[in-house]
Parts: sequence; C-alpha cells; structure tokens
Amino acid sequence: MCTRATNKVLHGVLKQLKSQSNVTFARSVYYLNRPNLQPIRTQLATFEGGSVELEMDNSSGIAVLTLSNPRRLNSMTGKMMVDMADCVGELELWKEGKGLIMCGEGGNLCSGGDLTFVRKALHYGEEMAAYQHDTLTRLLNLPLISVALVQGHTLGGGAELSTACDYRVMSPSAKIGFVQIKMGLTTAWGAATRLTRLLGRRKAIDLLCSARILLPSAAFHEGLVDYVIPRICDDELQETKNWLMRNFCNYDTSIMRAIKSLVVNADLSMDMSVALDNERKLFAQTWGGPVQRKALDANIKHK
Ligand SMILES: CCCC(=O)SCCNC(=O)CCNC(=O)[C@H](O)C(C)(C)COP(=O)(O)OP(=O)(O)OC[C@H]1O[C@@H](n2cnc3c(N)ncnc32)[C@H](O)[C@@H]1OP(=O)(O)O
Repeated sequence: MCTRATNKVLHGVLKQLKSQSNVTFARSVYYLNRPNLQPIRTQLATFEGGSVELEMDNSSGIAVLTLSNPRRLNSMTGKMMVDMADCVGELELWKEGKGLIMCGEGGNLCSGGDLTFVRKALHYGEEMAAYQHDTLTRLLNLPLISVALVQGHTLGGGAELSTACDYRVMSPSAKIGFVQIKMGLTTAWGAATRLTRLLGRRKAIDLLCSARILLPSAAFHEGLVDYVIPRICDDELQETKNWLMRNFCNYDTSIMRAIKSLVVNADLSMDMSVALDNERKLFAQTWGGPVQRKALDANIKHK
C-alpha cells in the first residue's frame, strides 16, 4: 500500500489533532485513489424501483440505513445502489456518529440484486461491481460501528451487503446464504475479499462454493454472525440498537471513532510498521488529552 500517501494523510490529521480538542480519525488511503464512477452512477439511476433511506439521530449518535423494496424482499435495483452511495456520503460527514444499523423494510434485509435489474444490467457488470465496491468499502471504513440486521431471506448480494458492516446481528427466523455460485456468478459486491479477511480462507471458500443457506445457530457457529436475537424479542431493530449501544458506545465518541479509523488503516493492508507508527502517533495525541484527564479525574474521585 502506498506509504507516502498514507504519511501525507496522517500528517494532515496530526496537524488537525494539534489544533483540536477532539481526536480526529485518520482518513484511510482508500480515499486517495477512487475511480471516476459518475458514468455508471448515471446509468444505474435509470434502473428504477425501491429506495434506501437514512435516519441519523444526533442525540443517540445512532443512524439507521433502511433498504426499501418490500414487495421484492428489498432486492437491490440500480437506483437503490445510487441511494445507498449517497447515504454513505452523508455518514462520512456526520461527526456525531457512533453507530449505524443497516436493515430492510418489512423484516427482510435484502434478497440480493433485483433479478429484473440484474437481467437489464448484464452489460454493466464490471462497472456496477466497481460502483458497489466503492460504496461498500466506504461504508465499512466509516469511523463508527456498523451492524447489519440480518432478517428474512438475506441471500446473494444481500449476504454480501451484510459483510460490509463491522458486525452482524441475526433474527432467530432469518436465513443467510451466498448463493451467487448457483446463479453462475462469483461475488459481485466484494464479499469474497471481506469474508476471507473476516473468517479466513477455509470458511470463505466453504460458504461461497457450497452456497449453503445458514440458519442463525450455524451462522453464529461459523463466526459470520455476532449475536442472535432472542425469540421472545418483539422489536428486533430496537434490540439491535441496544446490543450496539451496550457493547460499543460506553465511552468518548471521538476516541471510539479514532480507534475505528486505526483498525481501518491497519486492515487496509498497510505494512505493520506503518500501522504501528500510525497507532503510536494517534495514541500520543490522546495520552494526556482532555478526554483522558476527565476520565482520570473521575477515577481519582472514586478512590
Ligand atoms: C448482483 C448480486 C448478485 C445477486 O444477488 S443475484 C440474486 C440472488 N438472490 C436470489 O437469487 C434470491 C431470489 N429469490 C428467491 O429465491 C425467493 O424469492 C426467496 C428469497 C427464497 C423467497 O422465497 P419466498 O418466501 O417463496 O418468496 P417469493 O419468492 O414469493 O418472493 C416474494 C416476492 O419477492 C420477489 N423477489 C424475491 N427476491 C427477489 C430478487 N432477488 N429480485 C427480484 N424479485 C425478488 C419475488 O419475485 C416475489 O415477488 P412476486 O410475488 O413474484 O411479484
């Protein structure tokens, strides 16, 4: 990975840190090399149907990204891909963000690419994939904690979407499966890369080549899913918010966002020395900073 560009980005971030009380996250190198996606964006927007909506709650710091094409199990059209990219753009500017939940309207996350759209877009495969790769990489790199709420039939591209979040929470009645091989496809939206990093080569090959449909217990056992919602729960979105808040949102937002950005930078296959250098410099900005002092003061009071 280009260390010169990384150092340039980091230098800018550290300069910012010196002038600000809050810790600022280091924008990953990914942002420096993005392709021109305007032509395919224009094309995708012509494939109508459904929408993707974003709700950002500044008081809780939790946003909800909802796929809405309920009559077709929230399968994704070209227009929905453009909507999702725009929502991710808004989230990249959201400084108060702590967490994000991706879900689907009507109790189904996403049953993959909308097959009508898929048939019409057969001439745009590589460009469509590049567009969705860009959106999902930016989603995964957001300086907040993202969770996919896996409900209903989460298949093909829908299963791929779920791997573009930091975590997956699954409804007890949901199914998830990477069925692309049955469609004569490899993964269109980046899940082979993300699954290999997430679960390792053996499990990635297994899930992608078997096209197995996993029930919650198997998905949790494989490590694909991080929490299975109890059957007694009657509001799965609220339960997912509660899980997110109690696990990741207990401390200062700016520090949590900085930690997420460190993990993103390390994951972007920067070599160890650069990643550790980045981690040490950012840590040095928090050590003795206002947030740590406040925590220390609070602790001293408790002694
Ligand atoms: C570009 C990325 C690569 C891909 O993702 S390729 C697409 C991969 N996904 C699939 O192949 C899933 C296709 N859908 C199915 O197999 C079944 O609908 C599924 C999910 C098992 C659910 O089966 P059922 O519970 O029987 O429900 P159903 O079939 O009656 O579906 C209800 C309505 O939703 C529609 N639907 C479901 N998945 C869709 C899709 N991917 N594209 C377009 N329409 C889709 C389905 O046609 C039906 O609508 P309608 O009642 O026929 O008008």
